[in-house]
Amino acid sequence: MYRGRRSKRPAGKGTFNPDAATVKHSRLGIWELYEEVNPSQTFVQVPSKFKEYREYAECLPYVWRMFRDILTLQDCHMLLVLYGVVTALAALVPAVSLWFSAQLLTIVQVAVDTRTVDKQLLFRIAGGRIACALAERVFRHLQNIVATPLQARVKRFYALHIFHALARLDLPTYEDTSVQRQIEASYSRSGNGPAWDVIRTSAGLASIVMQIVSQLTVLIAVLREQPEGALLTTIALVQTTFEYLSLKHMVIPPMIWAATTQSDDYVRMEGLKRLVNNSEHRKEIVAGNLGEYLTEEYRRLSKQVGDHAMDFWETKRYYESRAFLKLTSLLQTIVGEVPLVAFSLRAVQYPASIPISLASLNLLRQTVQGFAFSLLSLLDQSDSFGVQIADIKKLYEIENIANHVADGTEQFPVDDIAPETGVSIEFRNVSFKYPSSEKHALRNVSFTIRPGQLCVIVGSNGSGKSTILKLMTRLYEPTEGSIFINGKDIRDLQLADLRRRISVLFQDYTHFPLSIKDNIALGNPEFANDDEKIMEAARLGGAADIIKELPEGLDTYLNRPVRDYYSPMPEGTKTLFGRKVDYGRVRGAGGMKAQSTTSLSGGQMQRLAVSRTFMRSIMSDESGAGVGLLLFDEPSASLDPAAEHDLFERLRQLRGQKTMLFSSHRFGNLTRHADLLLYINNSVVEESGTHDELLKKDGGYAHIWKLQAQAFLS
Ligand SMILES: Nc1ncnc2c1ncn2[C@@H]1O[C@H](COP(=O)(O)OP(=O)(O)OP(=O)(O)O)[C@@H](O)[C@H]1O
Repeated sequence: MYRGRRSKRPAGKGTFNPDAATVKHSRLGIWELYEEVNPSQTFVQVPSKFKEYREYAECLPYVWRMFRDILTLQDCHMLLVLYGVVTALAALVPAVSLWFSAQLLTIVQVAVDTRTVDKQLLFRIAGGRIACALAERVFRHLQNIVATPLQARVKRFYALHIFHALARLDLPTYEDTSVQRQIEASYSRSGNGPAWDVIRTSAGLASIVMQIVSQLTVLIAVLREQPEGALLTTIALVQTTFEYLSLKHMVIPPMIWAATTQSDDYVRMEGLKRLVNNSEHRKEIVAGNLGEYLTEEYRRLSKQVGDHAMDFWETKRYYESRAFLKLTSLLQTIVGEVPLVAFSLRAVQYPASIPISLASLNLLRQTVQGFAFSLLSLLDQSDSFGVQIADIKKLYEIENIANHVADGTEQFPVDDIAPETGVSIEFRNVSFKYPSSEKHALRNVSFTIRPGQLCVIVGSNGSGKSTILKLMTRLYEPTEGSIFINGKDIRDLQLADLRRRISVLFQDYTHFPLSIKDNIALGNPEFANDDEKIMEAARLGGAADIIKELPEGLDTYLNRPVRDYYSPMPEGTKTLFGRKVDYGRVRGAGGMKAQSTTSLSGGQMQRLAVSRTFMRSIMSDESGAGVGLLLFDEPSASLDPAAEHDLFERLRQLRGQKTMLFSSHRFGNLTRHADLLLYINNSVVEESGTHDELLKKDGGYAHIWKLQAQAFLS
C-alpha cells in the first residue's frame, strides 16, 4: 500500500530519528518499521487545519497564473471550455438517472395500489434510463478525447519550464538537498505533472459539487413521498460513512516512516542474487569458478532466513492481511446488515407498506451511498487538492531558485587583452570544504601562475588536485581566501565570460546520453552543425579513427536514451532498425540487467572527452571567444603511452600562448617540462617550483620522483 505512493505531503525541515519517543517501532518478520506518530493526524486539530488552509490560500495566485499560462497555449482556450462543459454534463447524468428511478418507483407504487400500468409512461421512463446510461458513457468518452490534447500541451509547456529551471542550476545548488526536494515536488505525484493534476482535480471537484447538488434536489423530491425516507437515509448515511472511514484508515499511511532490516543473512542473500543476475560480474564468477560456492551459500542462507525472506512490501502486505479480522472490519459487517434489520422491524410494525418499502430501500440505499461517497470524496479530494496547488507554487518557484555561486558584474576579458593570450591565476590563502563535508579539501593554498605558463599539480589520491580546478571554474566558492584571474577577483567577473575563457577536462568526465557528434560539439555549441570542425576536434583528440569504424559514425549513440521495443527475436536476426539486436534486453525480461550500450574502452571514451575539450579550446579561437586557460584533470589516465605522447605533443603545438594546467599522478615528460610544479599533500601545497628546483629541495616531490624512477631502473 505504501508502494508507489508518496506521503501525502513531502517531509519538510527537521530530522527523523527512529529512536525518538514519538516514533512507533514494530517488527514485521526480518523488517523493523519505524513510524512517526503525529498526534495532529489522529485527532483533527482545528487550528492546524486552519493554518493548512491558509497556506493553501497563499498558493492560489500561482494557480491563477497557471491557468493564465495555459490559456496562452495553442487552442487550450477552446479545449479547456470544452473539457469543462463535458465534465458538467457528465456530472448531471446521475441526478437525471435518479429522477427516472424515482418515476419507475412511482409506477410500481401505482401498480400495487391500482393494479394498472401506464405502459407508454413506463417505456418512456425505461428509455430515459437507458439514455442516461448511454449519455454517461458518451460524456466520459468525450471527456477523454478533449483531455488528451489538452494534457499533452500542458505537459509539454511545463516540461520545458522545468527543463529550463534545471539547466541553469549550478553545482552546489543542484546538490543542495532542499533544492532537490523542491525539484522533486515540481514533478507530480501522479506522473502527469502538477498542472494537469490541478486541472483534473478542479474539474473533479466541480463535478462532485454539481452531482451532490443535483442529486440532493432529486432526493428531496423522492423522500417527500416516502414515509420511511428519513430513517432509511440516516441508516444508509451512517453505513456509508463507516465504510469510508475504515477504508481511509487502512489506506492512508503515516507521513513519515522508515524501515530497515538487521538480518545480515537476508542482506547477503540479496547480494548473492544480484551477483549472479548482473552480467557485469559474470567474468569473475566464471574465472573464479564461483558458481557452485555461490549456489551452496545461497541455499544455506535461504534455509536460515526461511519464509521471512521477503522484501519489505511483501512483508508489509502479509502482515496487513493477517490484521484483516480486526474489530473495525467485524463492526463494518454488522453495520452493513442494519438497513435490512431496520426494514424488517418496520415491516413488522406496518405490514401494509412492505412491497413499496423494499423498493424504496434499494433506491435509497443506492442513491444515498453514491451521494455520501461523493460528499466524502469531496472532503478527501479537497485535501489532496490543497497539496496539489501547493505543488503548483513549487513548480513556479523553481524558476526563482537562486544559484549558490553568485554572478559577477564585470566583463571579462576587457578590451585591451587579445583573446588568445593566456591568463594569469593567483590563489591567495584559499581554503575549501565541500558543502557536504566537514573536512578541508584545501587548506590555505597560495600560488601564482603567470600568463602562458604550463603548470602541473602533482599529489596523491584525495590530496585536492581536482578541487583546485573546480574552484578555478567557480563550480564552488572558496570557503576562505580569494582567486584572481588577470589580477581580478573571479567573484567580480561575469560567470559566462569567465567560463568562456576556460576549457576544462574533468577527471570524472561523463559521456552525455547523446550522439558522438553532440558529445564533441557541446565543447562549443556554436559549431554544433559543422561536421568538418567536429571531425577535426576528433582527430586532435585521437578519436577520429574510432568514429570512422562505427557503422553510424558521428551519429552513433553510445548509450541510446530511447530504447527500441521488441519481442524475443528469431536467432538469425542480428540487426533491427539498423541497430544491433540487444539480446540483453530479452534477458532483462528474466530479471537480468539489460545491456543497451555500444561499449568503448576506457581509453576510447577518454579520447572522445579530450576531443570535446579540443572543440572548445581550439575551435573557439576562430569564433573569437578566446580560451585563455586550459585545465586538464588527469587527461591521460586511461591512455596508452603512445596515445599519451601524441596528446601532449598536439597540446604543445596547439596551445600557443595559453596558460595550461594539468593535474597528474604521473611524473615524466610533463612534469619535467613544466614551468611550475605544485606538489600538494593532504590539502596543502607543500612545495612549488620547477622540476629541478624541487629535486634539489629533496622533499616530497623528489621522494616520489625517485620512487617512480627506480621502478624503471630496477
Ligand atoms: N563532491 C565532493 N563532496 C565531498 N567531498 C569531496 C568531493 N569531491 C572530493 N571530495 C573530497 O575532497 C578531497 C580532495 O579531493 P580531490 O578530488 O580534489 O582529490 P584529488 O587530489 O584530485 O584526488 P585523485 O588523485 O584521486 O583524483 C578528498 O578527500 C575527497 O574525498
